[in-house]
Amino acid sequence: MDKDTAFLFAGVKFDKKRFAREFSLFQKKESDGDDNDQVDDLSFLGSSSIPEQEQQNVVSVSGKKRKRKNASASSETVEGFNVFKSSKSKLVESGKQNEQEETDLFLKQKKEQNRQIERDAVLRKNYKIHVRGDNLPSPLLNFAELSTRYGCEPYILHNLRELGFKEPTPIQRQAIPVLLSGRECLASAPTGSGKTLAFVIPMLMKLKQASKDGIRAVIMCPTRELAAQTSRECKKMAKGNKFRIKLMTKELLKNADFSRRPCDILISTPRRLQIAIRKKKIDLSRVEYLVLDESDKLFELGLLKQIDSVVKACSNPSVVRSLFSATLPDKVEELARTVMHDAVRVIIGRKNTASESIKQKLVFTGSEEGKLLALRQSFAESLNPPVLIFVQSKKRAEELFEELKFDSIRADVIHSDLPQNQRENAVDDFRAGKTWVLIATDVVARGMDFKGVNCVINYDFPESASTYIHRIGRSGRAGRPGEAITFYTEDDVKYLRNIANVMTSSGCEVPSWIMDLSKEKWKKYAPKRESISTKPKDLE
Ligand SMILES: Nc1ncnc2c1ncn2[C@@H]1O[C@H](COP(=O)(O)OP(=O)(O)OP(=O)(O)O)[C@@H](O)[C@H]1O
Repeated sequence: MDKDTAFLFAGVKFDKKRFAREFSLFQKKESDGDDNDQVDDLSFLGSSSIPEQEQQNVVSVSGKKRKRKNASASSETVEGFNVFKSSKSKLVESGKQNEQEETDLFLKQKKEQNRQIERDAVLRKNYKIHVRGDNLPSPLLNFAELSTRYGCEPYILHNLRELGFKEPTPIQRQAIPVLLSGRECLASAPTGSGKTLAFVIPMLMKLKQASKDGIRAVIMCPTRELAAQTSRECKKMAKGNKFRIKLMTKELLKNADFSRRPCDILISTPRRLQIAIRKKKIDLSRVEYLVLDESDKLFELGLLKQIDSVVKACSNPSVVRSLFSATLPDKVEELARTVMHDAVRVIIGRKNTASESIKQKLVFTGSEEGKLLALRQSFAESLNPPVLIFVQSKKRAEELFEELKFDSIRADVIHSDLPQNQRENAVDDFRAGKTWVLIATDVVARGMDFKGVNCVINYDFPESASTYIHRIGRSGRAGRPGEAITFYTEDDVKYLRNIANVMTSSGCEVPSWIMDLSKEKWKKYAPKRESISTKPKDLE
């Protein structure tokens, strides 16, 4: 009996005397041996090292074999017609031959399937791909398999070549086949590891061609900056196809009549999408593909209602939904599973850790004043632009900007109170290298792909471990080296251990006294801090 279900039968006892007749029949049936079939079929596995879900694939194959056996048993009931004896024996001969051929073919297929399972396991091990789910598709060996296995249009491979992407990243190797097989997916991989293309490529392949059927794919991002960046990445990958890819801007939201404006793929923040749904400006009932990028952020309390209304509006029963993030708390996973159907879970490396290509450092500055001194000293001695500096509030971002403005450092500032065009310019100038130092709030902590950021400075201690992981993940992207420096004061010491844990799990060394500190429960930490400004108060 199956070990997992054995408990269901615990305590059940048959009255063998009372049911002697039935019991003897039951015993006879048992000794007929048909049930051993499944066990025999599994015996070829030999080793218990093959993962559980992969064994399940094999069990379904053995199920087929059993059907075949039953079929041949029933054909034997024609025996006894002597008149046809000679032709019958020929028939039996050829029948036996067919049966043998079928068995050989079956064994060959089974062997090949088993080899594939072994190859998949090796590939997953090499790329630290951890999967959970039934009937999992094999990871990609290379991008060429998009064509050989899935028949993708040539423009996709052409665009990948143009972008200089030779090999799929680990998350792309596994998440792309999962989504192409029509399965929902919960995916987590380190910052800067190519998650965007892991959901964009299968989306383009699934939609195939532009159509006038209305919106067929929606990507939700927590910030406007990230939505704009994702829309650009989509367009780059879709070059050569006529997809209409739209970013939900303020203007579009105001004027849009999507029934007249053809749109295949819509990228938006949840808030704008929710407004458009409420005002009946869009119809999402034909959406086949829904992505929640930075999903743990989207599942935070403030955004949950907006997400809920979008998920409900995507009412097509065959919609494929996926969640992507570098951090995936257990609670978010649990919540997501309540709405997703049979989702496959794909985790690269260890869950909730920082990218291993970032050198992380903690610097004690004593007080708030000490931070400014430490920053100026770093600029004078070693800091190599571009540098991204995170502070905990809009006010502090402006204060630090005022301080650095006079230091002949090409600095700029970004936060959510600035007008949209100023936010866009700040991002563009930083990307183009016109600005060396960008001072920011957490509005650009997630998802933003500033390729060459050499160093991230946490001027103010982050509010949570996941914020830390996302902030420092703005450097060290796509395998490049990066650096992260976190300033801390006396006040922050109580939460130091939480950061130290992230550091050690991504391979950085931490002084032992920090590891001896107790771990504090930590959420939304943003203490009141002394002003950064050094200007005398009466001059402000
Ligand atoms: N197969 C690939 N080979 C090389 N570079 C790639 C590949 N796929 C994506 N990239 C590049 O890697 C960088 C990071 O990708 P992306 O922004 O998708 O990361 P991410 O995993 O979403 O990060 P984050 O968690 O910070 O949002 C981008 O510059 C992207 O162009």
